[in-house]
Amino acid sequence: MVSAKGLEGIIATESSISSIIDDQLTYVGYTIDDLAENSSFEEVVYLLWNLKLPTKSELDEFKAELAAEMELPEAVIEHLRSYDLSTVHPMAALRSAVSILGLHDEEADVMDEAANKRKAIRLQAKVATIVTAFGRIRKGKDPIKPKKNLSYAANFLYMLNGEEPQDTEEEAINKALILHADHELNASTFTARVCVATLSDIYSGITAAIGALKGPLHGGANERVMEMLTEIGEEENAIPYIKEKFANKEKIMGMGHRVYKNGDPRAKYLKEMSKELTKITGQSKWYNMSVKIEDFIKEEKGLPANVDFYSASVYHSLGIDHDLFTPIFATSRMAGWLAHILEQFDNNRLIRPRAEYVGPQTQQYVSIENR
Ligand SMILES: CC(=O)SCCNC(=O)CCNC(=O)[C@H](O)C(C)(C)COP(=O)(O)OP(=O)(O)OC[C@H]1O[C@@H](n2cnc3c(N)ncnc32)[C@H](O)[C@@H]1OP(=O)(O)O
Ligand SMILES: O=C([O-])CC(=O)C(=O)O
Repeated sequence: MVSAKGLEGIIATESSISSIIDDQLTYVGYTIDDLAENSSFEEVVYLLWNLKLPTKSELDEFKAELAAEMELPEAVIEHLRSYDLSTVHPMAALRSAVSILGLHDEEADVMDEAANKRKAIRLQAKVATIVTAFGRIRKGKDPIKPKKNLSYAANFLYMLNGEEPQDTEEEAINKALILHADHELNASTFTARVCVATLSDIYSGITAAIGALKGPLHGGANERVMEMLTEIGEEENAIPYIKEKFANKEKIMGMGHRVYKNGDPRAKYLKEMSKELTKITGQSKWYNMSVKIEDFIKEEKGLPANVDFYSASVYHSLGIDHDLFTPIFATSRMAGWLAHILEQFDNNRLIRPRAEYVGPQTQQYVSIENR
């Protein structure tokens, strides 16, 4: 038996959704560069689920389907209100809310392809509403209903802040959503596939995936990056701070990647946005500090910044609460999780690897009185 810690380098499935080849990321063969520069998040979701770009009328219809499903059942809002709002992390709230959403979907356990696509639309539409509703409720504000004429990105900011975003803000969120939408067999997507490969339902697969994304070695890193930048405080403290982390053998959040060893192709876009947005807000120090850290770690350890590194200062510049950074990632990655779940159902086989047993051999059972 072959054993690879963390399943590094193991090909666990075939997929037609996204690929990472020679540090280039593509969605269905379209480079992330083309998509980030030219596309909309809704178009990318359509692409990931249908493996083709939509025509104008297909895209309009898809947008209308999403817009029609954005509102939440009252029971989910009531549930969000029932948490201990001072301690619950928004990723935990999202994980629970998605699970509750399944209880209010009559088709939750209907497994045919058409029903699964309808559930995918509901989940993608409602995730933005859950994240923003929770973001408001915990501040004592009422959730805001989405507007049908706004894009997905604009609606996200509108439902969060109660006012329609500026073009630069909408563009930044749209691009961030595109860049995070799918990433081959990352840990949360793998989790989703493992879950539904038992022929469990989509809500279970997504709930499991949210749990996996929450961890700081995966999507949870973006919040930790901002925590680190805040702790550093000023540019001149950055290098001494990182040196101390190295001395204590601590990892630097937002740095390193299991697959990309020469650089994450998504990071440059977030870096550009961070430069632009921090300048607009008069807080270039977050960008400058991030560049210092990135350069130092590249030099010292050969580790590149990953997608989570510059997204922290981007979201901070947009005035978003730091613990909502990972829920934004989840809002985007919902598209990839759902694409992979649909693909898994399409050609399913139970996912069940083996473990190499390294425990004690041939022990004699001793009765409890004699132990
Ligand atoms: C969207 C995403 O999920 S992107 C990743 C987000 N996660 C983070 O940013 C957390 C910080 N980064 C990390 O923990 C890692 O780089 C991971 C989890 C992303 C990838 O990890 P792996 O491929 O398992 O690499 P692993 O953790 O084994 O590290 C290999 C070596 O590089 C070092 N290393 C890797 N990342 C870092 C880091 N961020 N800071 C310091 N050292 C690091 C490890 O300490 C290890 O060194 P060693 O061989 O001397 O023990
Ligand atoms: O692929 C990974 O391991 C992590 C990652 O970058 C992502 O999920 O976007």
